[in-house]
Amino acid sequence: MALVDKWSGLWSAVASFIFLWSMLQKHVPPSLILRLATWSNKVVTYFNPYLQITINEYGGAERFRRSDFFKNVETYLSDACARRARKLKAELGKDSKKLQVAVDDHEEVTDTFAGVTLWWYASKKTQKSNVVSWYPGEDERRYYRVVFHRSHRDLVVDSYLPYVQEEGRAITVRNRQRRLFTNNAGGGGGGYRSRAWSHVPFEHPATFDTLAMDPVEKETVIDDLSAFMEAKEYYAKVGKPWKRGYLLYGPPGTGKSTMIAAMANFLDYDVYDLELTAVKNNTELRKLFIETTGKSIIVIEDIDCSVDLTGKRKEKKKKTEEEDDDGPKPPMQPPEKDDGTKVTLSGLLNFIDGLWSACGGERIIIFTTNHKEKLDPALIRRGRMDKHIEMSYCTFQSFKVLARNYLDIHDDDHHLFPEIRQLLEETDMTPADVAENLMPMSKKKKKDADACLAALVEALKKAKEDAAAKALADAKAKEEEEAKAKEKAAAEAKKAEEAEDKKDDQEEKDKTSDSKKVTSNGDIKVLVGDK
Ligand SMILES: Nc1ncnc2c1ncn2[C@@H]1O[C@H](COP(=O)(O)OP(=O)(O)OP(=O)(O)O)[C@@H](O)[C@H]1O
Ligand SMILES: [Mg+2]
Repeated sequence: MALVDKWSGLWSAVASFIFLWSMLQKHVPPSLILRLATWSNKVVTYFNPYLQITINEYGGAERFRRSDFFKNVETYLSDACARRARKLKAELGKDSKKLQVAVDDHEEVTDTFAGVTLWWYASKKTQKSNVVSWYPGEDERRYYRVVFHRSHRDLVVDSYLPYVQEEGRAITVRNRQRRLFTNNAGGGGGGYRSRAWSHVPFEHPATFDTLAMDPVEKETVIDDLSAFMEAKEYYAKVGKPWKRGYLLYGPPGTGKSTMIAAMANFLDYDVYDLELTAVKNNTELRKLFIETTGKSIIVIEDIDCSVDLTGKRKEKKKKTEEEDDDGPKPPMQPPEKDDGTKVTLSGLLNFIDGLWSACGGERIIIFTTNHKEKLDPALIRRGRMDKHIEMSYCTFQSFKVLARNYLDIHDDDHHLFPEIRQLLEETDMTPADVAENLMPMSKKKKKDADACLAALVEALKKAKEDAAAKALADAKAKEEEEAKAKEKAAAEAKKAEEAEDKKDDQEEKDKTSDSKKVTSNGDIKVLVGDK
């Protein structure tokens, strides 16, 4: 690096001069030589108008972990300045989708910020350690050094370095491989370094383009998500934690899970799939929430099957004989009491609210259910679940999206479309079932498309017939039930009448027997009234 070389060259020239001079003047005492060297250093520093800041790879609070600042500087320089460097190195990052090209050691790159030029320099120093390392290069500590004019000190410290940090972080997020997390049974408790979540790469292909739903509703969801993403300042201004809750409800196979994947792909967020039945208690739940990171979607699927509305967890384990319906039952728990062994509804509510208040960074939480009506209103009230989205049976609009995805049909004038529209209006079929019928079985697309649509028409007709037959059977069953109920009511009424008659007869008999008293001499005396 030109500047550093220039000043360090000058310093070493002065130092060499003093050294030579002291060698020549052997009688000069060492203390004086040391003092002269210090002075010369001070003189050089005084006249040197440049300052430098070093960012070490290891150090700071966590000595055995690579510094986040170092990683962000590295990423920033790779992205912003590497093109100007002549010596580069390429490596495949651990969680990265693409090759990372970084500035090589001992290479200088320049950067400009607010019209000011800065020089970056990458290098490494070797640790002097008595411990023999097992890993090659482990005793080498790399660092980045930025050199700038001292008049720009405040600009660099207060604005430039925070900017580098932010940019580096943003680039890392853009380049990272997104992940799908699932909670480990037992909260990963136990061994040291055990994690509450384990993860795999998130590679679901669903997008809003491929999601079949009402186009207006879809647009509303996309707008809502975009507004949320850009609303950092707004949330801060109104004093609300930067979070949003969605409730997705509808019958099985209508695309709730697909919608979550589309949302994650749209937002570029990680997904935390929380299996509530594997969580032991409220404390473990809190730990799980705290270990989630920003820019993430936390999903609890089938929320109605996970938490009882009384606040009690549904038992997953098999009931024993004694616990069966006819057998003795365990004493009832007070609904909202946290006895430390269960996740309760109030625990869930508290930790959701607590999480939002405590953790920074945007987060989305999504509940899915097949039965919205079964959920406690407290769980889905606005503020917790801000937006309720119904995923419905396949409409003609949704079908067109599926036809485009599966069969590459982009126009609406296929001769089977009117019939399909009519049938979809008359019968309920989930997008999952429609999609199943649209899977082409060969590569001859055109011919297959016709065959698939014809198969769909048949399936819809069958579904319609089945539904009609079911409705008929239901109606018949209802009629029979009503007739039975009527019969039962009539029989009960008859029974009651007979009982009434019997009672009257008995009363009559009693009256007659009361009015006849046998006298002491054997005569029967008839008594009228009380007298
Ligand atoms: N709206 C949709 N758009 C596109 N594909 C869909 C849609 N709904 C369902 N599918 C297809 O059907 C499959 C099952 O759908 P998905 O798992 O999203 O349903 P779900 O509503 O989550 O069901 P469940 O309530 O049983 O969890 C998906 O893999 C997808 O291929
Ligand atoms: Mg699902």
